[in-house]
Order: sequence, then structure tokens, then C-alpha cells
Amino acid sequence: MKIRLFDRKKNESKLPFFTPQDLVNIRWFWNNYLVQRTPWLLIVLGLILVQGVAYQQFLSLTESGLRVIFDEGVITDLIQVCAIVFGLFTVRAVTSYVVPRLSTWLAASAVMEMRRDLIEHMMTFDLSYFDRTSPGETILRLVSQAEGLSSFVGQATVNAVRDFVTVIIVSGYLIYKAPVLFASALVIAPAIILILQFVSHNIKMVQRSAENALGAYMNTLEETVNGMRTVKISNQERFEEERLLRSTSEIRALAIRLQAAQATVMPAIDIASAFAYALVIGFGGYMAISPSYDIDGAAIIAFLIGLVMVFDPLRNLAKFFTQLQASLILLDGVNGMNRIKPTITDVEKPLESFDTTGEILLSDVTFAYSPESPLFDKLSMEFRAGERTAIVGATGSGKTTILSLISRLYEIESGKITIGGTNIQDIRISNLRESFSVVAQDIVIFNASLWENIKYVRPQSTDEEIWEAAEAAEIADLIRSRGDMPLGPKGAQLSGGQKQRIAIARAFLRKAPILLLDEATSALDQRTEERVKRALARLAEGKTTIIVAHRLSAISDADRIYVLDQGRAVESGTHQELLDIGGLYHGMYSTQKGEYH
Ligand SMILES: Nc1ncnc2c1ncn2[C@@H]1O[C@H](COP(=O)(O)OP(=O)(O)OP(=O)(O)O)[C@@H](O)[C@H]1O
Repeated sequence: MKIRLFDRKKNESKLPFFTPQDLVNIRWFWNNYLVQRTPWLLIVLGLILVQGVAYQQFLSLTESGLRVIFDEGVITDLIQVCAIVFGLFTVRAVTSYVVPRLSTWLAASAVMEMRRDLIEHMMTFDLSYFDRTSPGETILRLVSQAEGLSSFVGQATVNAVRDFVTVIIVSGYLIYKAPVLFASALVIAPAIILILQFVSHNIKMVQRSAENALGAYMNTLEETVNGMRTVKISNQERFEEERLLRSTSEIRALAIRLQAAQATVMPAIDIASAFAYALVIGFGGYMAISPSYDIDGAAIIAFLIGLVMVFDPLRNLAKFFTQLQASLILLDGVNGMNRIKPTITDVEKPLESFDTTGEILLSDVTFAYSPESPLFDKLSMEFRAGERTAIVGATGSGKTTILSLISRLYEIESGKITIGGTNIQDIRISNLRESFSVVAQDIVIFNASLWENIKYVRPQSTDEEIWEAAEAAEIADLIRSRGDMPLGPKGAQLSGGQKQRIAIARAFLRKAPILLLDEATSALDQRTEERVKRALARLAEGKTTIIVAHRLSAISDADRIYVLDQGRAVESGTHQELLDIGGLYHGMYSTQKGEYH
């Protein structure tokens, strides 16, 4: 699957250094993660100023030193100048140690908070977000883009501030010493601004493509690693290898293009600075020789050294500028996640409690996963209180979706769903979901011990309760034999039936008043299924239970059975009543009859 985190914007070529969205993103980051660190930022800034002043003082002392050598020849004065110069560089050395340490700490803490907020925010996303968003995209935002931002904000920005301060202070000094010379060196400034503008646009475009390519690569990698069984059994190793290599070569090509876009800045600055040096040597030399100007050789040499001290940080600033343009794309990616708003949320004053023993009603429910393929159109169903109701029907008829809608994993478009007379949209989501014990089709197993996996659904359970649930789900022996051994990624070391028994044990442990069983025993052998079914029947006693099953043998004793066909409830009744109607259920029963004999 190709992922596109960023789309090219139509009027991109007309954009200045910062787009309006860039400014919004920067404000978001500043207001949420930096502004509360202002005192520390001011300390860093203060230290940077000290560094800048030390630099300027060095320049001024160099001029004095040169003058001592050229004019006065007093050795003690020279030694004094040397000692102060050494002292200044020591100050610079100390600040060079403290500033990066402080700034890295500040940036890493800010980004950690940002990650924490984004993770918290991600937990509120609708399930539909995860249905349509590749894991690679989420990982890219929370891992690589956040990391890229951290190093940019920490080191690069602080260095840039230091360089900027140095440029301002030293330039100020040079203007004060020789304004005409400085003005002559400035003639190259417009050229530099033009180059930066051109490069800025290019960098953003390439960085955007690079992020898309990296996201696609992460996604392919995730798909391949997760699907290794299918890859191997289908002999598709080469195909997957080529898919991954194509992604990597795309990343390489984009990395080279990005570097090429960034690389144009440095030589441009170098040529511009060479031009300025030549101008200053020529013009400055003329001023020193000419009696009409009050400037000597020492001042010209010091001015040239000063120019070096301006151009050196200016080079770094240009490099920083290119990194900034790339990082604005990272910031946009990260903040893009923040812009996603969940739609399934609690109402303003949600109900904490409701009648969990009451009947569950679907009234005129309309729902579609996507506008182009509606699934339910005014569907009405009744799941009577304390009874076992089964839903059967062809694959894709919407059985699982009904369970998802009742637990509000997806939001209905119209109609309503009530439990014990209360609309589920008025109930606090956590309280609503707490009232279900679920055995779902897609069983999620974590790479922890069996024990931990069962306990996951109710961490406060006692050991006795967990053993009880494990015994009921026929998985206690496996716990004894495996001990604390982790189950492998996604429970890879377990059989399908063992995974299903974990899910059943979880349902037992949860002890919730409503039971939702989706193909709960389909992966079990007949003997185990019989035992688990009896245990489930005990669990279901007095509880409102909804069972989704393909095997009619699993539900023939249900109090009521619904037959679903393409999103419509076409038949309902007991097993016998449905057989008597001689409709769809009868047909399904006849097909599966072999199972009963
Ligand atoms: N997350 C989803 N996003 C988009 N469409 C979906 C999603 N889940 C299911 N569908 C579609 O909705 C329809 C109903 O799916 P559902 O899983 O409810 O069927 P089902 O009756 O439970 O099928 P099965 O018996 O195979 O489990 C199907 O056409 C399916 O393709």
C-alpha cells in the first residue's frame, strides 16, 4: 500500500520561506512545549550572548595586540592581551559545554511531552482511523519525525541562535569600526536571499516526498514481517525483497536530491564571501594607503578577521536554514496527527451508570463504513434481556458490525441503539465498554506470558479469579506447562485454538453483564468446544448474550436467532420456528446438515 502523508499543494511555488501552515505549526510547538521553559531558554540565550561577546572582545583585543606589535612594542601589554584572549576562549569553551547540554535536555523534554500528548491523543481516535491509516504512517510520525524534530530543536536551533548572535554582535562592531567597508561587503546580500528563497521551496518538496517514501517503506516492512508466513508459503520472498529494495532505492534517490538541494546554499555563500573579502582587501587596502581615510593596516586586518568571524557563522546559518525548511515538513507531519479529531466522544454530561441487565435494541439503524457502500439501512433488532440471541448469515452480511456498533466502536449515522432504555451515545464510553465481555474474531495476543495476556482485560483480578477463568476456558494446563514464557509477537507461538481459549478466558475473567461472542469457539476441536460451550453457557446464565456463528450447531439452542442477509434482518425466531418457515435459515441448515449426523 502506498501511503501519502503529504500532498503537494497547488500554489506551492509561490510560497515564501514560511507558509501559513508552517506558522501555525511553529506556534503550536512553541505554545505547548517551549513557552513554559522560557526561564531555561533565557539562561541558554544568556550563555549564548556571553559567547558572542567573548568573540567580539577577542576581535577588539586582536586589533590592540596587533597595534602593540606594530606600534608600541611593549611586551607586558602584549602578554596581557594574550592572557585576556586565552581567558575569553576559556569562557567560550565553558559555555560550549553547558549550552548544548542544556539545550539537548530542553529539546528532548519538550519532544517527550509532545510524544506523550500525541500518544494520549491517538488513543482517542476512532477505530475507523486505524482501519484506513497504515501503521507505518503512525510510526513515522511518532518515531522518526518526532526524533528528527528533537535533534533539530536541540542542537541545530541553539547553534543557529549562537551563530545569529555572533553575526549581529560582530557585524555591529564592524559597522562601528568601518561603516563604509561594511556597507561594501553587503552588496552580496540580495543574491543570498534570492538563492535561499529558491532553495527553500525545493527542499520542502523533496523532504515531503522523502517522508512519504519513508512511510511507505516502514509500512511495507511492517506488512512483510507480519505476513511472513503467507510470504513464505506463497514463495513470495523475492517479490517482497524487490518491493522493499524499490522503497530503499527511492529513499536513497530522495536523500541525494535533498542533499543536492541543500548543497547549493554553501557554495553560494562561499562565492559571496570570497567576493566580499576581495572587495574589502581592495577597497580597505586603498583606504589604508590613501591619506584621506583615517584607517590603518591593523584596523583593515582586524576588519578582515571580523568578516571571517561573520561569514563562518553565516555559513552555518545558511545550513541551518536548509535544515529548518526540512524540519518544517517534519513538524507538519507530527502536528498533522494532532489535527485529527475523534468523532466518537462522550457527550457533555455522560451517564456513568445504566441498566446493563436491560434489553438491547437497535431501532432504524443506518450505518456505512464508507459513503459509497452502505451496510445497514434502517435496521431494527431486539436482544432480549437475560436471553441468548444468535446472529447468523453469509460472510460479509454485517454480523460483526452489529457487535461493533453496540460497543460504539463505530458511530451510526441515524436511528438509535439503546441498552435498558438508555441511548448508548449518552453513556460514558468507558462505562459502556466496561459492560461487555467480548470474544472477538480478531484476537489480539501480546508478547507476554499467557497469564499476563488473560489478566490484561482486568488487571485488578486476583490469582484465584485468573485460575478460575483459565480452567473454564480449558487453558489452565497450558499456563502450567508454559510458565512465564512470552507467547511471541502477536502470539505467534500459539495455535489458533489456544488463542481463542485465551480470548474466552478473558471473557470469563471480565465478568461483565453483557456477553458478545463472535465465532467464539470456531477454532476448537469438538471435544474442547463442548466443554467450553458448557462453561460459556454457565457464564451466560442470566446475562444478555449475543452470539455470532457460522456453525449452526453452535447456536441451535439459542433463545432467538436472527438471520442477516446483506445488512437486513430477514428472518428471526427459534431454531425450530426458522426451520418451519423454510427460508434462508432452512437452506443454511440443510447445507450444514452433515455436521449433525
Ligand atoms: N473496518 C471496515 N472498514 C470498511 N468496511 C468494512 C470494515 N469491516 C467490515 N467491512 C465491510 O462490511 C461488511 C460487513 O462486515 P462484517 O465483518 O460485519 O461481516 P460478517 O457478517 O461479520 O462477516 P463474517 O461472517 O465473514 O465475519 C463487509 O462487506 C465488509 O467488507
